[in-house]
Amino acid sequence: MALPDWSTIRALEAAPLKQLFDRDSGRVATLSADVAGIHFDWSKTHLTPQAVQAFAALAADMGLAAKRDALFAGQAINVTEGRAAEHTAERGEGAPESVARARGFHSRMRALIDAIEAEALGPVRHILHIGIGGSALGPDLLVDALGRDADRYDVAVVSNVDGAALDEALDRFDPQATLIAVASKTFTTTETMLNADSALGWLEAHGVEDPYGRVIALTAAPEKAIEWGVDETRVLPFTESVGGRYSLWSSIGFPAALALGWDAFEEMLEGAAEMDRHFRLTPLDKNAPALAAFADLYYAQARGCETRATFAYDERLRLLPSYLQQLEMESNGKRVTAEGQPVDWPTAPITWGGVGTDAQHAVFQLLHQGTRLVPVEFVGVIEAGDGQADAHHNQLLLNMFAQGAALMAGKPHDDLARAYPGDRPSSTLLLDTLDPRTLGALLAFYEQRTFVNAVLLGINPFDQFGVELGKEMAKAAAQGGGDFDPSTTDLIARAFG
Ligand SMILES: O=P(O)(O)OC[C@H]1O[C@H](O)[C@H](O)[C@@H](O)[C@@H]1O
Repeated sequence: MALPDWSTIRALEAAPLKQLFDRDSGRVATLSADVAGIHFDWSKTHLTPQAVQAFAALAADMGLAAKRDALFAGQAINVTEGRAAEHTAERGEGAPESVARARGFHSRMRALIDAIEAEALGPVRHILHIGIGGSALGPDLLVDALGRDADRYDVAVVSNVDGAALDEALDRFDPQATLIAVASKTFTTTETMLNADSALGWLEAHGVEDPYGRVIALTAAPEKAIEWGVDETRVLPFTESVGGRYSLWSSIGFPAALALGWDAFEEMLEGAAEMDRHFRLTPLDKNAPALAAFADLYYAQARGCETRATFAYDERLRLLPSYLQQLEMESNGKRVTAEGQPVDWPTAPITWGGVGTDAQHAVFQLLHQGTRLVPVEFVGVIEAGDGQADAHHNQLLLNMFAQGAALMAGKPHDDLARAYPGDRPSSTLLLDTLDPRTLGALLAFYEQRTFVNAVLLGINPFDQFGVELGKEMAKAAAQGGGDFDPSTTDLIARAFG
């Protein structure tokens, strides 16, 4: 398989942003795209039409078109695990048999949601969603972003094995009106199973008759859920070829589908499908996931940037940075190619970020004046979602725009401590409104951007072997074994005697 040749990318002319704007009056139009209610603007990055061309050539060398086809066709592109990555089939874009299977699972989920709404499982006001990683971050984001005005159900997502996380949810929930959704692709994850056991114990301790009757399982391992005690009729399966961090479109999205309503869940799938079609059919120089990945790779490979930051200028999207951390770092934080050869180019940068305007008063100092170059991404929404005076949303958006402008413009000063170097890049994603469709499209955009990055980096974004060793060692320690170094042995002894 071809290895990426970065020489053309690294040799690209690195003209300052201001010069790029002066040279080309059409720059904003050239380096922007509008898809599914989202405006993307990369004009304040150092991408140029020449750079885009160079990346398109690299994409051709790395077989992006064929790999994209293979992704949508349900071929086994997760080569290290010998399986497909079929999250797009969940939203109707994939191999016909996979789409049909996903529809079947969705119908099952819908039927159970109808039954819950009809109180067939007894009165339900609280949903305790227990899962971790991909089985928590996506659903948590969806409910937090779109469920603020939804008064159908009160949802808590508990992931951490720290009992304080479970305490917090249980303290405010009524055991007689709580439904527990245990979300785990494998149904073996230690944290999730311990939290699920404790939550069941809580139901029991509060006199709930038939606690297992209040449990729904969301999993790709239905037999394990049944073995654990969930009745088959309340197991909502999804397919093994949907990866954990790509699974919010499957039954893992259950709390969102329940809290927001089925129509909203379907609109979210449709928004994602719209982005998928855009990704599949649009030439690379107008293709949003591809252009975003080109900018990512330019900064990582040609400018030595080790991190990339996303700031959501919308409180409803405050969980977006954590969701992106798993999506991008677990997918592309790899050190070998898909064929297992060591790479000698940097792979995924560190994804970090926060919420605007808060972050301006905390971390933006480094972005404006630090020695490290950090490509920044701003995400904002034109239509306000709050109940306060317009001044709030206006301030929010104007601050976002001002930060992007300031990073680029800089400001000279005789006193260097007060000078801003400028020429610092940012991209902006501006949603018309935040609704299920635009959020679905936004998340699919991030998935596909991660995929393009992976293909051009020559790596497999769909495995995550790197998370296993720590789990194994924790398990060994819990069993009183494990061959630990002196420091770790000392720490274990201090904590457990
Ligand atoms: O859904 P589960 O099987 O419980 O897995 C939950 C999470 O744990 C693993 O360690 C992986 O790092 C994640 O990719 C996964 O989403």
